[in-house]
Amino acid sequence: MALHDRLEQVYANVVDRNPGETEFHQAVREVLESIGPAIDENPDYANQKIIERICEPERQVIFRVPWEDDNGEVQINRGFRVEFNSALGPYKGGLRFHPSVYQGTVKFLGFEQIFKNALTGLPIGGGKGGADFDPKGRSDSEVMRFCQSFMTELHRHIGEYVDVPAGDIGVGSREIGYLFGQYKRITNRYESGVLTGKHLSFGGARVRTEATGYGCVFFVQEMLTAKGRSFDGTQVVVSGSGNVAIYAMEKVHQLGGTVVACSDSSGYVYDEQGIDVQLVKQLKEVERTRISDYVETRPSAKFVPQRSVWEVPCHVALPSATQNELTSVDAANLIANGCIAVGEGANMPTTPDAVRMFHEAGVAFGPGKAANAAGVATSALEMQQNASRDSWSFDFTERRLQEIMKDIHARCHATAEQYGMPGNYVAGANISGFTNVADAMLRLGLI
Ligand SMILES: NC(=O)C1=CN([C@@H]2O[C@H](COP(=O)(O)OP(=O)(O)OC[C@H]3O[C@@H](n4cnc5c(N)ncnc54)[C@H](O)[C@@H]3O)[C@@H](O)[C@H]2O)C=CC1
Ligand SMILES: O=C(O)CCC(=O)C(=O)O
Repeated sequence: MALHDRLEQVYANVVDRNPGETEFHQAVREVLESIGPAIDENPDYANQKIIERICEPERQVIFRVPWEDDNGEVQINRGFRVEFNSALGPYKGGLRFHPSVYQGTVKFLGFEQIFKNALTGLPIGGGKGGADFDPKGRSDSEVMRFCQSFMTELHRHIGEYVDVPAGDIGVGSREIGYLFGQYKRITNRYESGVLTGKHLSFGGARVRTEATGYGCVFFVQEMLTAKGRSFDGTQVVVSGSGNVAIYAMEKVHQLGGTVVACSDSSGYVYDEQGIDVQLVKQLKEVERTRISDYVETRPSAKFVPQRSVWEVPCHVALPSATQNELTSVDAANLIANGCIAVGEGANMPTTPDAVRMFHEAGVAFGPGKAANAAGVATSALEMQQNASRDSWSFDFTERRLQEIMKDIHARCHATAEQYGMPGNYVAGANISGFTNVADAMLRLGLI
């Protein structure tokens, strides 16, 4: 069968076997559309059905999470962990707590994670998990009881050499603390390397909090350098105002750019003088409030409810909130407004149509599995520190992170060129990540 037909058949099977999981289908299609030239080059990938095997998770768990709210009422949520691929190392990937989470969410995120983790060059496999729990408006005690119940089941499936979860949307340092506390209590083991994103006081790594946002900006800096440009004097727009968005904004300002807008699910703030990142940290990390409150402290800024932040003109766009948040309409706006580079801080925030438009318009486009890989890479550095009972300085860790991001950029860039698609970081990232995992799978035999 011709290669194109075979890949179409693989995709049709994935859709058939995973009905309704549209984000997972989208993530698979994007990878299948890129890897043809690599499969052409190595017939063993097809003969050994590596592609079919990569699309099927090694293991998936779905579980009940019962907990009691502050009114004494019993609440029931659904928990998930998908252990997608362990060819390169223990499953590694975050946990998302958001009401929209279902099997298709964790499957798409886990699938992306396989290739992202491979791109880091570090020994980590791919996995992801979460729950349809909404932490918004919940007290600390409720979040703690939820995390304890979630871990009461999850602990059976994870371990330093098995599966190492971390944070994602709705899961930050507070949640990781409660999860680690319950793991330690149930297992009676101080197994630091079982979770990453821990607070510094109990085995966390410096720079993990900042890593994803900083790393995304380092990746875009490399793309700009390749175009003979820099962040100096650029106007930047960031979506979201959570962990990734906050530290992306901080690094842009350190590199001489100005972030003029950021958002949350209620709308966006525009601040001509540059977003006050300390204020966003206070609102989002401490007070856990809405971004609209920003204008109470900065009356010169403007809050625009329920509109897309991508209507704000910028040179660089950093989508850092959630999947499929940047559509073809947004891409048309950004291109018309002179955007030259897009770096995905979030996972799959750009729709396939929008990605195509950026490519056609010559906008440098850094896909999430490359541009936001610094989070998981720094998690792997946290695992290294835990294993050797060590603790590195901020500067040393940030330097390592920057080297990793430069290396990922160089590999994506070179791979795209090698396969005749210069400047196409999507193809570069997919081919490079895929071949790393596929080569390991071939050597491991039929497992
Ligand atoms: N935290 C990490 O280390 C990593 C996170 N990511 C990805 O980055 C993205 C953001 O994650 P975090 O910052 O960790 O989560 P977070 O929970 O700290 O922040 C999420 C932010 O996105 C906003 N948001 C959610 N839906 C939105 C919508 N429809 N429109 C506008 N804003 C919306 C929320 O209001 C919040 O400000 C996700 O796609 C996640 O998978 C990727 C790699 C690592
Ligand atoms: O640090 C980690 O293990 C998780 C990071 C993550 O979930 C991601 O890269 O999307």
